[in-house]
Order: sequence, then structure tokens, then C-alpha cells
Amino acid sequence: MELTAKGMGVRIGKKEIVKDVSVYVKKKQFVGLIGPNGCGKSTLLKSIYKSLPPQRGAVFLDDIDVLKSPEKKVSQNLGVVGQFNEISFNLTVQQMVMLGRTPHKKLLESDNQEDFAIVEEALTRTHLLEYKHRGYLSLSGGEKQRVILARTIAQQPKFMILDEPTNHLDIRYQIEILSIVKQLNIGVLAALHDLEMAAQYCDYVYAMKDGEVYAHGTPEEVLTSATIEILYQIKCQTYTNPVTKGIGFAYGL
Ligand SMILES: Nc1ncnc2c1ncn2[C@@H]1O[C@H](COP(=O)(O)OP(=O)(O)OP(=O)(O)O)[C@@H](O)[C@H]1O
Repeated sequence: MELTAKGMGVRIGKKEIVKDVSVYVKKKQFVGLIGPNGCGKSTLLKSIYKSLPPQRGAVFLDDIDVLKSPEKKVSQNLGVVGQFNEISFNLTVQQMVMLGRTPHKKLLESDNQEDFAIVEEALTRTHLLEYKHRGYLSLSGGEKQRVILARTIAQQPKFMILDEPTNHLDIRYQIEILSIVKQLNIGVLAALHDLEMAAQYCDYVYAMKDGEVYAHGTPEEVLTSATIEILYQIKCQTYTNPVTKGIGFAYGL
């Protein structure tokens, strides 16, 4: 599915947090959203996935008008991995991931064999099979993050939005999570803090500053030392990372 978010504007109180931002994700593209703390990435994403109503703008997933469509129709197509995923009741990992099946079910319809198979597959992909019967609340931050991804995979969305999905994760799992998402081969819009990961996984990048799109293009076009220096107010030099062969970054104040 393709995502078009056009002319998004979000005001919270008197402050304009997102100012006329448009982003476009082509079919099966992995698109990154970068920018400094507080520049409006999460707010923009929330306004796209209906968690925060924008004052202006329209969002389309193919021909589905996301902001005007019922929740169920949107969640049959759009999966979201947000930044904070705390719950206060203790479901098992399997029960948590099973929640991903909800948009595909009728009210009170029970879980069938196909649902269990889909959940099993999602747990396998995220290396969580052995955690299946553990309580979600007993997991570490990184394990919880993987459960949320597994839940979103079980939802079988045709498009995914991720808000800093590698928060809490050690380096190996950061790479794994982005690889798993990439392998889903669906359209993805992800806010990312790690610029090397963005360079490695994104087909296209939007850089935000002060609630606006400051630059957009391929990673090579956007992730230049000049742009990074302006975005983050630091000194930066790029080089070829000897391990990934992608763009590497050296930073300083
Ligand atoms: N409910 C709110 N009330 C007041 N200000 C808010 C609210 N939500 C967000 N903001 C402000 O909007 C700005 C943008 O926040 P947002 O979370 O979108 O930034 P971000 O780019 O995702 O940052 P980070 O990289 O730190 O996650 C920040 O200055 C934040 O304090």
C-alpha cells in the first residue's frame, strides 16, 4: 500500500508542532523520519495514525481516507509500533500478540487455529517463542519492544508506522528489528534516531526541523554532514562504514 499524508498541521495549545508537512511512501518503500528531539516526528506520526487529530491535512492509504475511516478498517491495513507501550494488566506474551488479530475478527469471535498459527509465526520471527507463556510485565524493555512488533506482525498489516522502534534495544536487536520489518516487504514509515541505521535501511528519508520538512531524498542526498550539522547543531563528518559499507557518521560538539 502507498501512504500519502498531505499538508499535515498539528497545533497543541498555542504551539504549532507540525507545520504543513507532506510525506509520501511508495508501495513497499521503507521511509525514515529523522530529526532532533522535539522537532515533531512523533506528533506527525500520531496525526497520521489517528492517535492525535490534526487541524489540517489528509491521509490516504491507497484510496482509504484514514482520518475519515472507522478504526477497524484502518487497523486491518495499518500496523503501528509506538514509542510507549505500557499496559497495566499482565497478559502473557502469547495473549499480547494475539491482540494483533482483533481487527480481523467479529465481536466476541474466538481465536481459531489460523490465528494461533499466525501468532506462532510472529513469535518465531521475533525470536520470542520461548517467552510465549511469560507475563508481558515481567519482560525487559527490549523484550517488550519485540512483543509489540510481534503483535503488529500478527495483525498482518499492509503498511506499518514505527516510532523509534529500536528504543531500548541492544545493537543486535536494533539490527534484527529493522531487518525483520524490512523483510515484511510492505510500505513502512519509521522515525529513527540512529542515522547509520537510517542510511542502511531506508529507501528514502524525510528530515524534520522545527515542525517542518527540512530536507527529503535518498539517504545519500539527505544524510550529508552539512544537513546533519544544521539539524542537530553538532559537528559531523561522514565516511564509509567499513562493516556495513554504508554511510558512517563521526560526531562532535
Ligand atoms: N501534549 C502535548 N502538550 C504540549 N506539548 C507537546 C505535547 N505533545 C508534544 N508536545 C511538544 O511538541 C514538540 C514535538 O514533540 P514530538 O514528540 O513530536 O517530537 P519528536 O520529534 O518525536 O521528539 P523525540 O525525538 O524527542 O521523540 C515537543 O516540543 C513537545 O514537547
